[in-house]
Amino acid sequence: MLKTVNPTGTAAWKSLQSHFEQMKDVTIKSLFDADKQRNEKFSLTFNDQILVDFSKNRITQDTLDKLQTLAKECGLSAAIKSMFSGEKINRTEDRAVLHVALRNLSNSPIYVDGQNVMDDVNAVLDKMESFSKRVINGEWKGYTGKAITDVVNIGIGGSDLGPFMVTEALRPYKNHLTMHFVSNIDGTQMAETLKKVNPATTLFLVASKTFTTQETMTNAQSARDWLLKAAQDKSAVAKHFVALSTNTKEVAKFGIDTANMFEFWDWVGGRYSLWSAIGLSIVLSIGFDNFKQLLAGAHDIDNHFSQTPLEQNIPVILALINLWYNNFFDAQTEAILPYDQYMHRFPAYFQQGNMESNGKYVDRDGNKVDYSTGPIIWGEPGTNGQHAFYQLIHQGTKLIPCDFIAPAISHNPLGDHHEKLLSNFFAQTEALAFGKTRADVEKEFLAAGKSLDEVQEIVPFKVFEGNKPTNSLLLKAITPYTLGALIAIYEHKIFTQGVIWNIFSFDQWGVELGKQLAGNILPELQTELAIASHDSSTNGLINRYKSWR
Ligand SMILES: O=P(O)(O)OC[C@H]1O[C@H](O)[C@H](O)[C@@H](O)[C@@H]1O
Repeated sequence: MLKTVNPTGTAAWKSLQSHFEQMKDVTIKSLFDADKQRNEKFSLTFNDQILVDFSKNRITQDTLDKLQTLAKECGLSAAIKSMFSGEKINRTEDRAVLHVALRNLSNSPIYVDGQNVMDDVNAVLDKMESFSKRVINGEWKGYTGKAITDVVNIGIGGSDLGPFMVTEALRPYKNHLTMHFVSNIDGTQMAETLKKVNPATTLFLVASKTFTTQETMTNAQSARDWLLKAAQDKSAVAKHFVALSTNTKEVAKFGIDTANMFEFWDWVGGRYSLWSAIGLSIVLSIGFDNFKQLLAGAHDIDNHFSQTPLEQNIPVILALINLWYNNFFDAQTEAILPYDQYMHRFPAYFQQGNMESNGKYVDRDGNKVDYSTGPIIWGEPGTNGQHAFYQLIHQGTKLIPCDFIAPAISHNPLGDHHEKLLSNFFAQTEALAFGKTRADVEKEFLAAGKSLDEVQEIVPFKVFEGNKPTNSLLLKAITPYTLGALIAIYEHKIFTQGVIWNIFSFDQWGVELGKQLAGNILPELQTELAIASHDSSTNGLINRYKSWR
């Protein structure tokens, strides 16, 4: 079981507090000036595929040593063992946390309640492989006898964001099937998707761990009505609907043949489920062999995370560095900035991954914490972000640690686009770290033939303080293998931070209240009566809606 340690009560935390007093005004520039080998000392390479450069941070070796001591005092190594060995570390739901089993390609046994879960994992992988082959090669027919051309994944949260992010990121590997993703309860998304597809050649994947999620069940129902309107025959459902779920009973109740169900288990968290049957849309899009490569990349990171000393451990180091900013510099947010258009949903994916996991103010003893926990995650692909919000990162009043991610090799070597893209990738972290001094600005004006008197007023606006921390993650290329590894790095980073913050990273009680209240309000919207059961704001909004609709 995870031991509970209040991180702020540890000796390491106190030592970090006094260390912070020494570090808070130290500049990244001075750290580089003082040590010509800084880059070698503060970077790690995974499998000759991913370079993680964390040298442009406001840290010294002493900072890392102290952070690693904190991780040790908080029981990180034991917690890693607990997760990997199938202990029920998700205590508030009484569940094991075993996304690592889903990609355990070494097939070593992992037990939950005395049962080796690898048997079930492998059986579902086999089923995904044979089913996807039949759909891709056209053997699987729709109700008119035609092959499938379009796949619509109906799911939300973890049953949407992961598969959507990965199929987009790995588009260069995709086959002829056209993928669609419908998540929102807003009928617009389903209506617009149905305009693009033909009922005779469309396969719907109803992706829901619980199979009770309102959005998904409503969307699935509408899709089924649409199909039946065209097919006029109930037996068409079996040819066009499959379910990805843990809930056999609800799948059967919905009318999907459980032979067409791809199972996963309660020890797979929704936001960690793309490696499970929830990944069927990925398999259909890029083929099973590529999916296996995705699993292989994640599995190799799992081995790295569970076997490498903390000092060389990539997810742990990234976790500790951001914890340093979060808890000592009071940074509120972290930006994830992929310099790769295919990776455009990566920040949104880890918005859920991180914020649903570590956005918690109750510790593992049930007490309210008095320190900051999970950060706000946001980001957009480069260079779009540069022309939108980088102003604030460079010259705003908030400290925003950023992760810059880019592939060395582009899938689309179009002219000099990639050199230009990467020149921005390298330039931004350089600019953020080292800035531009008043002297630099003045020198530029002088070189342009201006007198300093003439430009005095404008100079302060052109100065960049710098000292803005970044990590650079340079991948050789975005492949199924490296993407799998990259996702797993971020997953384990989140886990590491949750252990240190003494919170439960694998439940999500914070999403329940809104659902419950929406359940109360829905019947109120289905009458014409004026509503008076809420506060005056909520009543006012509901009643205005009713008068306008
Ligand atoms: O897969 P489902 O059971 O439909 O759940 C879909 C999503 O909804 C829930 O409210 C949770 O916030 C998410 O963690 C989950 O991924």
